[in-house]
This record gives sequence, structure tokens and C-alpha cells, in this order.
Amino acid sequence: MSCLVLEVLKPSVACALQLRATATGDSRRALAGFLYRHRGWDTQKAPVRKYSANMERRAGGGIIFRQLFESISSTYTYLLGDPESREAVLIDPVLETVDRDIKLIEELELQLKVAVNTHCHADHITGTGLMKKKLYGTKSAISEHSGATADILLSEGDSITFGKYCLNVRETPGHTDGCVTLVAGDQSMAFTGDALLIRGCGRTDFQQGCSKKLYHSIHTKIFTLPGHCLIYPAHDYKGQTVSTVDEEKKFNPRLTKTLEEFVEIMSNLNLPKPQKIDIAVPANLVCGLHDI
Ligand SMILES: N[C@@H](CCC(=O)N[C@@H](CSS)C(=O)NCC(=O)O)C(=O)O
Repeated sequence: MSCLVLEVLKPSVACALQLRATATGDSRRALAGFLYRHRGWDTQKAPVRKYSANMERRAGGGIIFRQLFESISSTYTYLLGDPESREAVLIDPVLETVDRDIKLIEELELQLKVAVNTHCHADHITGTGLMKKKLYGTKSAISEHSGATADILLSEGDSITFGKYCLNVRETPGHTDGCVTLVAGDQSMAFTGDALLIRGCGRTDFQQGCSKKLYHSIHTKIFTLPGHCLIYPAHDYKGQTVSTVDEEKKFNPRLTKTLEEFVEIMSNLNLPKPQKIDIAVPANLVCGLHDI
């Protein structure tokens, strides 16, 4: 088992910190808005304080979280950071948006520890390798079952830690053999890659795809999370951004079916092959660094 463990977050402490920070920030903003409106002041001219990591540290804020979108492949990249240590993790970066992501990481004064792929993608080239080159000290990570090279090869039960937070690895094969779902330490969020999409799931017609395996993975590793756990997939093609375990259990048109019905649906999707598959897969097996 290869893992990178610094500290493990106590879920109750993390949740309490997050709630307190949200309430404090919101009520401060609400009070300022009220004063400005009540006194007839122009809210547009209210003094604006520039972003400062120090202000955030003093406020004892909760986890830093950004959902980023790459529109050619409709891929979501996720940035998570600890406001105190400033350590951060980036999930599923895309080659074309590496500079955008680095700008944000620098603006937020974060130190990127790990750039992790939920699997070996077939539709776009990962930004992980380039990210490692541009941000000194960043390590790449991917499942040991992906066949890809990386600094950290993940397996079931591993943790990726950043400051007082962590992401726990659950293996969710089916779309590919090396698919993982990354679950926040307090189980408030799960990054499901291409295993579970919002009202859908990853296709199973190439790269070791197996619909029976995928059905089993989703039911045993994702649908067993708390109902309120937020689902953040690697793609969305309809503009949806987030779901929950309860929502998907109730409304996912594929996963609410029996195994036999699911297998039938998956074998009749008739989707065209991803346009970049022939360059993306070989590139992603070497962290996206084949030609750079
Ligand atoms: N048109 C895109 C590829 C779209 C696609 O096949 N998406 C995959 C995830 S990326 S391999 C998928 O699993 N889709 C499931 C679905 O039901 O749509 C391209 O050419 O790149």
C-alpha cells in the first residue's frame, strides 16, 4: 500500500470548523449589507478588502474548495486546500487549463502537494505531468490498477492528506479497472471520477470497461456513503455541477434499475468513441508528459 499520510482529519472537528466559519462569514457580510442599505450608502462603493490568506487563517475558515471546468472535454477539476497549512490537492487537472489552475493556486497562496487523477482518462490529456514540472514539489497520484506511472500509486483505503484534511481512496472499477472515488474525511463530499456521473455513469465499452463491475462499485462504494454526501463527478455534459448520494439513489435513470436492466442499458448506449482516445490514453499512461 503506497500512501501519503501526514495527518488525518477528525470529521467532527472539521465539520464544526466549517460550520462556524460559514456562519461567521455570512453574518458579517449580512450585517455590512444591512448597514449600507439602512444608511442609504451605495453598496457598490463599500470598501472592498483584497484577498489575503492571512485574513482567512485568522478567521479559522473551513476547507478551501473550487470546482473548475474545462469546456472542450466537459471535465471538472477540483481544488481543495487547508486554510491554515495552505496545503492543497488538485483532482483531475486538464492539460489545456494548467496555467489557469496554477494562477488560482498562486492567488490563493496554496502549496500544491498532490495532483491526482481519478483514472486514466480517454477523452483528454491530464495536466498532472505539466503541473509537476511547473509547481516544484507537487506529486502525481493515480490508482495502482490504472497501468499508469505516477509518484504515488493508490489503492483501497489509502489517504491523501493536506493539512488537517484528507481524501480517502475507494476503488470503484467498471468504467476502467483503475477508477477510484476520493471521499472527504468527513464524508461530506465524494469525487467520483467517471464511475458515477450526475443522473448517469461512465461508459463501459472500452479500457477494461465492465458494466457488472461498475454497478457493483457504485452500489457498494458510493451508495453506501451518507445520503447528504455531495457527489462531484469528473464530467457533466448538461451543465449540472453537483448532486448527492440520496438524489442519485432516487433519480439516476441507470442505477435505479436492476443489475440485468443496467447491463442491458449499458450495452445499448451506442456512444461515439471519444475523439482524442488514441492520443489521450497513451499520454495519460505517462502522466500526460509523452510529448512535452
Ligand atoms: N464526446 C466526448 C466523449 C463523451 C464520453 O464518451 N464520455 C465518457 C466519459 S469520458 S471517457 C462517458 O463515460 N460518458 C458516459 C455517457 O453516458 O455519456 C469526446 O469525444 O471526448
